[in-house]
Amino acid sequence: MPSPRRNVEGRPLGAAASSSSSPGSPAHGGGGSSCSSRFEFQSLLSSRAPGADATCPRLRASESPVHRRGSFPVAGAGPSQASPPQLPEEDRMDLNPSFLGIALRCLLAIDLWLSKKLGVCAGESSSWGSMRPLMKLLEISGHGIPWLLGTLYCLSRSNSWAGREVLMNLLFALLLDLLLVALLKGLVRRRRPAHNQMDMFVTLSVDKYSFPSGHATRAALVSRFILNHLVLAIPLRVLVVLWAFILGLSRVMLGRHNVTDVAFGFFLGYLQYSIVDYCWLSPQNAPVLFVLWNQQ
Ligand SMILES: CC(C)=CCC/C(C)=C/COP(=O)(O)O
Repeated sequence: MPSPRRNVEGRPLGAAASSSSSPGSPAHGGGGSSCSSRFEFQSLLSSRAPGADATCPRLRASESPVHRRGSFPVAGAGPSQASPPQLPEEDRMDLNPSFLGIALRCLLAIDLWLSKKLGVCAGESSSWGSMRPLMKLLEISGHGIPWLLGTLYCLSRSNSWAGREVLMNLLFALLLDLLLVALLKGLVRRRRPAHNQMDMFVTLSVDKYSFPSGHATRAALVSRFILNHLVLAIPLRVLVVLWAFILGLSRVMLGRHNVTDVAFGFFLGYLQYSIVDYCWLSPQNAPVLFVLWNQQ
């Protein structure tokens, strides 16, 4: 009597096997819990082929290896005769976790864990709650409004062309920063950490989102700008860098952001300065701006 055809796991194939292949049956991978845990594992770790079904896709009869381009030894091959099973390419892909996916999930898990640990000033009752007023003062020092108003005020008082040129570019940098951060926040829509209290001074509607940190972008942008365009003694230069770093850290300590929001914010702010430097506005390439301002 011919032995029944078997699948890669040595289980019988055909009508009898498929009729018993309800979710949870052995034909689905040795029991419901094994099947569902495998599915959860796969959905966690792998990006599956488009169109794949959400129910133990690799073991469905219509997709079983015997139905694919001769990828599996078939007729009369009992378990004893079968050569070691060769999984078709697609199935191997299915079992193969995406390492980028795993790396990202690990990074996110570490990010959330670390951000929660560092959020020591998130509330008055937090372990460093008494430092909260100081952190909020730092928050104001990196807020968009004082920087915009301060730049406009200095621009109105400046009576040298060189000063006006630098301030005009600082204004351009601050506006570019606001625009890019708002765009990214609106696109990514990452919620602020659960332990954050939304008690910030003047916010835009996108500021309910946390990625990237607007304070971190501004801190990196402004400090790079100052270091490149103001002649400062070394201690003051160190102070500028320290301010940017502490401002970024304070965002996580206040519970406003996760660490990755701030890290990416620093990176973006650094990049924004390069854009501003590249598009540097001067009376030569943007005469209209300078003439208009002079007429004010
Ligand atoms: C209203 C204006 C002109 C700027 C808003 C500045 C602001 C509140 C940014 C949010 O910063 P985080 O993303 O670091 O929380």
